[in-house]
Parts: sequence; structure tokens; C-alpha cells
Amino acid sequence: MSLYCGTACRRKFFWCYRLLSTYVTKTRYLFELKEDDDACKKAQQTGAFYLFHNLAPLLQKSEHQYLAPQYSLLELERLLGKFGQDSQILEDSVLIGCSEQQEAWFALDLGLNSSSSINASLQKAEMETALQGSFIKLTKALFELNVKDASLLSTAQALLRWHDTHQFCSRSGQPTKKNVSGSKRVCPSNNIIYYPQVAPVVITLVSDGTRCLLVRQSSFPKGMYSALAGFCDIGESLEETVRREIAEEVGLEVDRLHYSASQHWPFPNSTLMIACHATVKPGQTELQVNLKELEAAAWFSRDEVATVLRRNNLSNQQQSGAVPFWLPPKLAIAHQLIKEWVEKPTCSPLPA
Ligand SMILES: NC(=O)c1ccc[n+]([C@@H]2O[C@H](COP(=O)([O-])OP(=O)(O)OC[C@H]3O[C@@H](n4cnc5c(N)ncnc54)[C@H](O)[C@@H]3O)[C@@H](O)[C@H]2O)c1
Ligand SMILES: [Mg+2]
Repeated sequence: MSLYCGTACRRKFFWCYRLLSTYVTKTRYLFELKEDDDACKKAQQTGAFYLFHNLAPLLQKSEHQYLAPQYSLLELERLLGKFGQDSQILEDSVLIGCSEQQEAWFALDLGLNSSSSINASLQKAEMETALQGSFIKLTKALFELNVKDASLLSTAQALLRWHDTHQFCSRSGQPTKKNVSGSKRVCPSNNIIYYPQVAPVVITLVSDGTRCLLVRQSSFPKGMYSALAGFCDIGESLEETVRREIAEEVGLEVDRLHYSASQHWPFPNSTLMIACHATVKPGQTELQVNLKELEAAAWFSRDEVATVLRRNNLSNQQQSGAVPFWLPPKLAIAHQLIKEWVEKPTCSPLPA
């Protein structure tokens, strides 16, 4: 059918064209790829692949940051051929996004012992040489990636890890089968569908009006303080989790709270960090730190926090030894929350 078959059709075309922004078109394309195995297989033909080895992304160093190289299906098939492998391993790839021009992006782990097991013999060092890059742990590389790559690789790692650890049905014990995009796994014996898991976590910057509360766990890097965080318990609302975590960890009661923003966080597993600001009841600021959960907690003035934010560079601090503590890096939502509090002291909170 011609695109311009008549006035009504032409009007419809322009109406759709005006209405569907690039973002909507892209979103609907991704939805189609998630749902339709054939469409997703077709998208692999023209798509781009990011590579991992045992959940560590392949990266190339460029000046002060890491870049994540992409490979076409053809390049990948050639690479696998060079290492004596067939292309069956491509069935383990997962869809992680697409460009505005609808080039689909996939991630593939060459080092995990997954269902296709043929990848077990792939030699990491030889692959690194052939690909002119290194497989680097995401914990090490995340803060030296640009925002787009950091987000894509975090999603990719979370999805690859989920598939690696959810290969069997918890009801039947039978192997589950991944769909082409990797948006779900199905048990062939009982049709139970498993979707990738995300754990909701609240992260709250508590303030008493003039000071904010920063805490550290023994597992944090030396000297780092952050906002207070905790996993949502089953059955809780976000508000209830914030109240419980603050009471549990520092013995305070929340007076008011308001939502700020959220972030997917890949460590140690896939979490959705939901960031809030909270104020405590006036005159009730004495901390009772739960030492089973935290190593330390303390109130800090706006000036102290502003100074540390300005000098928030680990290597400088180690050299000078002048800064008593440091804060999470820019990419972490805790950093955004703390910066927001320093910059917008008068934002009016909503009642909890
Ligand atoms: N992006 C950021 O800026 C930022 C900052 C701080 C913390 N975090 C993340 O927040 C998360 C939670 O913080 P926390 O450790 O203080 O939580 P927490 O205070 O709830 O304590 C962790 C404990 O919660 C229990 N728990 C309940 N549900 C769990 C689940 N689904 N997975 C793992 N443990 C569970 C475990 O016993 C665990 O030891 C951590 O994974 C951390 O990486 C992110
Ligand atoms: Mg906690």
C-alpha cells in the first residue's frame, strides 16, 4: 500500500508522525523486541553487542575514562570462529536497549558456564588481545565510564547475572528457557514465567533542619560516609521502610519525608534505589547507633558537607590527609541527595 493513498490516510500518517516522538517510537520498538522472538532475532542481525567475561565488561582505556566497544553480529561470529567456537553462544545474549535509529543493543558474556557451555573454553587473555581491551570488574570501572555506558553496562550485568543464577524452575526443578531478548525465562514443564528481579531499597538523607546525618558501614571504603539505606521488607510502603530503617539503624523518628529521585544500582545485586529527604522531630536528634548495622553515624553541618563535596576526590584526600571523610562519587544517588540538600536548604518537605 502506498503511504499516500488518499487524504484520510495522509492525514493519519501526519497525525501519527506528529504524535509519536522518537522516544515513544524507540520504546515501542524495544517492547516489540522483548515480546517477539522473531523480531528480536532479526534485530540481532543489524544490532550491536557489548561483551562481558564472568560479568566483567570488555573496556578500552581512553585518556581519563573507559569506553565500552560495540561489535556487530558479523564481527562477533568471526571472533567466535577464530576461537574455534560456533555461534550458538549468541543465544545467551540479552537485549539492553536501542539507539534512536533503532539499532538494538545486546550484551553477551563469553565466560559464564551457561546452558550452552561451549563458551567454557574461551580464553580470557587471548580474547582481550584479539579485542584490544580488558575485561574489568564493574565495581572498579563504573565511575570511570560516561553516563550512557555506565547505565547500559549496569543493566547488562544485572540481566546477565540474573540469567546465570536463575536457570532452573523453583517449582519443578527443570531447566528454564530464556526468550530471545532475555526479558524472561519460562519453565517448559509448567509454563511458570520468571522475570528478572529487582530489590527496592530506600536511601534517605536525614536532616534536623540545619545538619544532615551521614553513616558508614564497615564494608564501605575507608573514610566514606553516605546516606542511610535499607531494603524494603515484604508488605511495606516506601514511607514505612524509611521510618523503620531510620528507627532501626540510628534510633530516630521521622517527622516529614519527601521523594527525590531513583536509580538502578547493580551492586551487589540489582536494586532500585529510591532516594528521599527526611526530617526528624524537633528536639529529638540524639543518635542511638545500631552497631550491628553501622560502624558509625554522625550529624554534619552544611558547611562541613559542602567543603567535603568540593574536595570529593579520594586521591587528593589521601595525599593531603586534611579531609576527615569523603562522600560517594557523583554517579551514586547518595551523592545527588547530599548535593541537593547542600544546595537547596529551603525545599519544603511533604508530610510523611
Ligand atoms: N547508590 C548509592 O548511592 C548507594 C548508597 C548506599 C547504599 N547503597 C546500596 O543500598 C543497598 C542496601 O543498603 P544496606 O546494606 O544498608 O541495607 P540494609 O540496611 O537493609 O541492610 C542489609 C541487610 O538487609 C537484609 N536484606 C533484606 N533484604 C535483602 C535483599 N533483597 N538483598 C540483600 N540483603 C537483604 C540482609 O540481612 C542484609 O545484610 C546496598 O546494596 C548498597 O549497595 C547504594
Ligand atoms: Mg542500612
